[in-house]
Amino acid sequence: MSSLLRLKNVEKTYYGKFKTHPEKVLKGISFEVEAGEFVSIMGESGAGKSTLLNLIATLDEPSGGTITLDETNLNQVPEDKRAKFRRENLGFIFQDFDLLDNFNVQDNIFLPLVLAKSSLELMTDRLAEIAPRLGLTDLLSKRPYELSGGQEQRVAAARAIITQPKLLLADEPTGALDSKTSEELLDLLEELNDRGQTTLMVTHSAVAASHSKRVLFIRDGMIYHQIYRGELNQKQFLTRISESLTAMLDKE
Ligand SMILES: Nc1ncnc2c1ncn2[C@@H]1O[C@H](COP(=O)(O)OP(=O)(O)OP(=O)(O)O)[C@@H](O)[C@H]1O
Repeated sequence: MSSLLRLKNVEKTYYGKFKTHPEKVLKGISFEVEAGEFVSIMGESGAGKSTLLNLIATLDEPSGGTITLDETNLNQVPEDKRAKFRRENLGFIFQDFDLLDNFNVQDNIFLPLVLAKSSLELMTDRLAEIAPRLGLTDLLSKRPYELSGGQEQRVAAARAIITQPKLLLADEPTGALDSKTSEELLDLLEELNDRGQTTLMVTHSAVAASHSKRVLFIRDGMIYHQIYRGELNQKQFLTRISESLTAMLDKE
């Protein structure tokens, strides 16, 4: 079986404003994600996590190596087709929910399908399926500014999955949430994954990562270590992740 996402020797060098101080941020990252996995990427601030996610999101191009999503080499998606490629293949959840205050919840969730010129029937069918699961049924006519942070993040999650993306990308999705609301969102991500949603999440939080099935640790632009959850429950996996983080930081 071939992997959904494949990174091979991915490198990224930033050249800065005057191109005098090249900084190699990613130094040959290789890993694969199978369909149905829920993988977290952890590492210290500046380790290159967001850089890596941006490359997978086709928001930036690697300086070397290849990234393949479901047999498509991302380097070969022309720039003017990337927005369409993202819409058709990827879902995004970020720390700041990025909802449009002029639209109600329903229209915010519909947005990616409107951009994809989907029929109203398809949009309402998909919404009817996900709104109850995300606890949004009673909120559909509200505006984002009338919602709590947790509700906003659930709307953002609904908007991310309504296109049925091959890969859901989450960048610090709990960063702006209190701990109870974070737990709810992480439970939701786990539930989406249980239903088959392949998910890749960048996070600083060991608690957030403990809801995934595998954690990749990045250090100095390389994959330093990885651990699988296996049969561990979430609390046990949290302990494993914390131990791995401590071991990684002790080697400074
Ligand atoms: N557009 C850019 N131009 C130049 N340098 C950049 C750019 N984006 C990131 N960097 C540099 O690349 C390195 C890695 O940044 P990146 O944001 O990927 O790290 P990170 O692991 O996501 O950090 P954090 O956890 O703090 O978000 C940093 O040294 C940063 O200054």
